Amino acid sequence: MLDVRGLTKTYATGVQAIGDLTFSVQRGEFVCIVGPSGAGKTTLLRCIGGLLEPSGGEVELAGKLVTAPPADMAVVFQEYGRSLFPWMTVAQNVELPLKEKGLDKARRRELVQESLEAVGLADMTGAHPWQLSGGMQQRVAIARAVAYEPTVLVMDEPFAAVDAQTRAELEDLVRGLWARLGVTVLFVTHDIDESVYLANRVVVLSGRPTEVLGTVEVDLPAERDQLETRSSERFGELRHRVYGLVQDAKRGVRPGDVR
Ligand SMILES: Nc1ncnc2c1ncn2[C@@H]1O[C@H](COP(=O)(O)OP(=O)(O)OP(=O)(O)O)[C@@H](O)[C@H]1O
Repeated sequence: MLDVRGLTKTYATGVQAIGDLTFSVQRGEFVCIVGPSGAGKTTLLRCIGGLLEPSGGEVELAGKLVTAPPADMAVVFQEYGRSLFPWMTVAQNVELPLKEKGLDKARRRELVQESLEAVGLADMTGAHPWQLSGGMQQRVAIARAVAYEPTVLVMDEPFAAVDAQTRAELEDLVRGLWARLGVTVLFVTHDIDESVYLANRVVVLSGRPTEVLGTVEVDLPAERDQLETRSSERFGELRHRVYGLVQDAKRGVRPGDVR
């Protein structure tokens, strides 16, 4: 579904953010990307989202080269406060990209209703974003992405700014939506536990210039539970492996180095 091949990105300032990055995401997979701060994760997502031109290599989505924001991709950013239009209601915010997509009014209404129900905000359609808590605003951003019916959902640290309880709820919400809709998810996070809890596969990035340092297959049961899953022995083992790789990345270990 998503192929990143030999991607490199050097900014005009001379900072080489992405070294030589290659990985694929299969249709319907839930892949988490973790890596040290400043590794180039946001740069990578901008290249994948067609918002930034790579210096070398390519990104392919469903067999098509990405050169501009792809129509079948939706992105949810960390900063929900800045991603919603304050003068529009919740329903209008969710509806906006559907208008851009050219859907008729009846279908737009249906999708807005369904997606807001799915995130538990069906009774907030007429509210404005500033009347909602941070977690609720992020739910609106998720509803907007889901209503768009993307084939790939890209999320850049979407829960970094919400409290722990809300974060756990949103994690379950996103996993539930993924399971139900069969969408392909690429999710960037700083949080090692979150990456193991959510993903089928965790890709650990090296420090700058970023390359793939290692991949951990998450063979936990599909049905996950905040208490049961996180306290299972296997969760602990997987967490340990991802943690080890992230520590290596921080110490400057490169993909070719022997651990
Ligand atoms: N527009 C830009 N111009 C020049 N350098 C940039 C630009 N954007 C990012 N960088 C640099 O590229 C490197 C990678 O930044 P990026 O934001 O992609 O990392 P990140 O892994 O997302 O970081 P974090 O985990 O802290 O959010 C950093 O050294 C950053 O300073």
